[in-house]
Amino acid sequence: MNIFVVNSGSSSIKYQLFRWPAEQPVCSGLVERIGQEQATITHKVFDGAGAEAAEQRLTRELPDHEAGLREVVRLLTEGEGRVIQDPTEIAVVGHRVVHGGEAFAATTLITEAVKTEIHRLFALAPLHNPANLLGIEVAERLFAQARQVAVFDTAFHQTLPEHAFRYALPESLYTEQRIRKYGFHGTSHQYVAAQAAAYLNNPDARLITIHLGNGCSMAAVRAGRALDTTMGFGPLAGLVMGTRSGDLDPSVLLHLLGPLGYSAEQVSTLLNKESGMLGLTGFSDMRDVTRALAAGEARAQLAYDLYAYRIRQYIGAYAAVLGGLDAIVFTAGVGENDALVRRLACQDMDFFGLQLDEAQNQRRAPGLRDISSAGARARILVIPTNEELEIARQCAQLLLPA
Ligand SMILES: Nc1ncnc2c1ncn2[C@@H]1O[C@H](COP(=O)(O)OP(=O)(O)O)[C@@H](O)[C@H]1O
Ligand SMILES: CC(=O)OP(=O)(O)O
Ligand SMILES: [Mg+2]
Repeated sequence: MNIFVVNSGSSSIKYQLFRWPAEQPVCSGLVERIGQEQATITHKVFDGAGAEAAEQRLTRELPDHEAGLREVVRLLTEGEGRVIQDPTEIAVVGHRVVHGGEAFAATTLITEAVKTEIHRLFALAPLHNPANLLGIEVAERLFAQARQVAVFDTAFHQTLPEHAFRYALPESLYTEQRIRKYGFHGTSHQYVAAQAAAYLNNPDARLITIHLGNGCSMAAVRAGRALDTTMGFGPLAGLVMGTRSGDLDPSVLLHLLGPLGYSAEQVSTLLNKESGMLGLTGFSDMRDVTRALAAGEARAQLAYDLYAYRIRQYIGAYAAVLGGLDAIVFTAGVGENDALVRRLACQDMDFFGLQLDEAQNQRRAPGLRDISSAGARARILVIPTNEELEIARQCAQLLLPA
């Protein structure tokens, strides 16, 4: 059976095709800059052992997601990167949906009612849910015979206890408006937490998972269940991100909206798109911040320090939430690749049993890496995330009898 996974973003589409039940990746790709003058597509095909066998890079004019996914279907079915004969060979399409609210604590077959609920949640995840729904609607047309499944970023965090997910606001704002902490990147936290528990050979492990991509979040996980997480009502809270502020005193918003005369939309743009590393340094991509740091720019140093300090604060908080610590796990683009972030985040943490082996930290290797000193009480792990594989697994769990 073929399971096709779609992660549809505001201007990009990530996709991956798996053969099931072998969990074999067949191809993957990324369509970027949809709606701009020239979109780019990177399409990779894997061999039977899962190693990359071929890569195509194309530029195309792709006005919208429909055009983008049509081009992906063409790449799947035609030319040198062809992996299937016909779209009807795809049995299941799994979609990443960022906000599932309280309605979805599990992976769900997509119906009209599910789409209505995803639409209702647009206001809570304006960067993500509209693109996710668009991806679903286009996939329904292009893979008309396939079953469409939604896997929600919020689902894994539905186990948070009420004292962790509630805000200290009047009760009616929760009961009537559903204002609470939801949490995001759940698919990634769940995937790396399971890998870490297997590595530690401890199903009850107390873990802090640290997802550092464009969006960044941490989760406290015990026995495979999320106990707390840094993102909140929307994906703005917590850590410093590429373009998002993370934690902020609400008085700042009041000051922007009042004396400084910002509109609500301007505040949204500021916090979602102009803050974080971009606001601090002028660069949202960590690799650019690294270059600025190497060139001796003081604001790049400050940005690194602030970024790592926020992570350290939450390591402390979550060690308390978990009542101890067996391992912390770094994952996603920055977490997997940026040794300096890991070093700064783990500095002077011996009292938690965290001791980094700097030689291991600098070493590059695929797969899970244990970068802690041999005798340390808690492990420091680097685990590549694979949200697409986790989405495919959850689709299979939902649809295939065990
Ligand atoms: N070698 C690297 N060193 C430092 N940062 C990196 C490296 N490679 C990727 N990144 C960072 O990872 C980020 C993207 O991470 P990723 O997990 O792909 O995010 P997303 O899925 O949110 O797009 C980039 O913005 C970049 O800053
Ligand atoms: C929820 C979220 O922040 O997702 P991303 O990191 O893909 O932007
Ligand atoms: Mg991501």
